[in-house]
Amino acid sequence: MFLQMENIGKTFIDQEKQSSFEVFSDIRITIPENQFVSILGPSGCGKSTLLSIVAGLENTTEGSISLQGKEINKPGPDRGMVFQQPSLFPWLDVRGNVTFPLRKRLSKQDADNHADRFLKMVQLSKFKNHYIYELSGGMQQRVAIARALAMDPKVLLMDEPFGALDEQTRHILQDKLLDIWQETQKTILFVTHSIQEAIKLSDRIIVMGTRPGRIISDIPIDLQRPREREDRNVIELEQHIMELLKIEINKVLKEELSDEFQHSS
Ligand SMILES: Nc1ncnc2c1ncn2[C@@H]1O[C@H](COP(=O)(O)OP(=O)(O)OP(=O)(O)O)[C@@H](O)[C@H]1O
Repeated sequence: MFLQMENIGKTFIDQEKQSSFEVFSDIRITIPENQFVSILGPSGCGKSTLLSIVAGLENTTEGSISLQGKEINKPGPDRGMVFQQPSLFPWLDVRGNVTFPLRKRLSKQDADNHADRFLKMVQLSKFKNHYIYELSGGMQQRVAIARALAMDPKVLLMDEPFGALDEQTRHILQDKLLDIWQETQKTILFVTHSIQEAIKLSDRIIVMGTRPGRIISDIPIDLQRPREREDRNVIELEQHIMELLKIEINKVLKEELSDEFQHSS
């Protein structure tokens, strides 16, 4: 299998407090090449941690993870990451941000040409000489996507990439991302809090539960794209996922409220 997570577990250890916290255990996911997979789950279930493990930014404490049979234990150019905050360099212009990671392996001319191809893909050609502060949030996120794509990763890891954007921009970027995905044939692992976003974009939705973090459902989405919110199948799917998540979110709220009660009494 292309991307394989075998019985992954993650426990954070706090040396100072001599305590440990198990985020999740026994996560098994196999993802074929070119699949668009979204991960949904209540806050704290470990979605970002899981993505960081695939990125190689965090290690697993149990199990193993491999891409095309090669074990992942550090970051690599075969995986590109896009975060909620685009984390761009303010002292570089748009093109400079995209070429930055390419500088080591390409001449300036080649890096510029390469960057221009991806800036065209995210429709920012006209802005290549602009500085980051001159761009809207949606445009900045498009720069971050172009930068990740320019590395030609096999897998694109996206952690709530549109979470900080207004709804209109979010819809436009979702459509753009689908176009890019179809054009580049990347495998995408996409973390979101939005059920609608996950349904609109994905081939498959993995729903995680919490305390402890685990997979509670793995749902293939066979509906034709574009998917309209008003479509009966979309509405039914949305309700089904909402029910699954409601149980988990209520569990978290109950625990948090009882903690609060114990601390205040
Ligand atoms: N470096 C760390 N050290 C200790 N605990 C951590 C660390 N990183 C994350 N955690 C804890 O692990 C749990 C999972 O965090 P994570 O950010 O992966 O969840 P999430 O599902 O992405 O949440 P959200 O939807 O709110 O972004 C949380 O309880 C968090 O506090």
